[in-house]
Amino acid sequence: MPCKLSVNVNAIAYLRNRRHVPWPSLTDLCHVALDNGAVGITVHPRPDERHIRRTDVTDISKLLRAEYPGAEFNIEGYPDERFLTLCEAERPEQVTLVPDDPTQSTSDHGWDIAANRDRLTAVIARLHKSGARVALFIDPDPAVPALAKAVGADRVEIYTGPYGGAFEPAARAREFDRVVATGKAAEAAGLGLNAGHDLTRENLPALVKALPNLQEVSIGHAITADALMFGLGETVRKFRTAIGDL
Ligand SMILES: CC(=O)[C@@H](O)[C@H](O)COP(=O)(O)O
Ligand SMILES: NCC(=O)COP(=O)(O)O
Repeated sequence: MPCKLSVNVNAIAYLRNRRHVPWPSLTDLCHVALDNGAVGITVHPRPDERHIRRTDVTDISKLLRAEYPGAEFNIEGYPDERFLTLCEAERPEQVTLVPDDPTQSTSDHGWDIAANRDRLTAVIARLHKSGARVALFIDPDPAVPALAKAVGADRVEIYTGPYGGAFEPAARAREFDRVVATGKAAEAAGLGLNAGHDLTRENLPALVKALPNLQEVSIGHAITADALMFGLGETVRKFRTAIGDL
């Protein structure tokens, strides 16, 4: 199975929220992404609703159910009670749990699973009851997938920020090796594999080649940047080419 692309629309919501107007329309742009072969849509609602609003989650969920029954809705976030009840109401195919503090500007680390073992075990069991597949956002560290398996996760999403942000060749190679070793450890632990954060058309092909078990990448920032140049439809096709899905 080739790796699949989930389009994260956080950055589009940021742009819309600059004004009290409803454009750019998230649902219209979700249509464009899905019509151009994205496997699904990712949102990361944060407590301050700085980009994705709870109403966006409902609107996108309705769109997917009504018009794209095979598509995957992936909701990312910190599992507080509000987040969990939102997921239970919208029933996404996948929930990605991220250890964010509300004051963080963006996600910058994965779970300390040992320190959160009981809580993660309970939250994952609860989300499974609502029918969601659960992925844990983890640091690129090959010791972590076995811990994720032990708390009941179905997949891990490797945090690729350090790889995406490494431009000096030796640093890039070191971060690449950590991601690949972690992806292999996920396979050995019997877990599915996702990756995300600062992935681009430039840094994706090597990763996809080294990790044949990589099932999904969720990408927002670079897709939004490229969409300003090429339009969203063409950009989605370019990213699908970069991951070998087109
Ligand atoms: C979980 C993750 O990797 C993030 O990339 C996140 O979805 C991005 O969040 P922001 O769009 O708020 O920076
Ligand atoms: N899970 C990562 C994600 O959804 C998007 O991250 P980015 O491409 O905006 O850095």
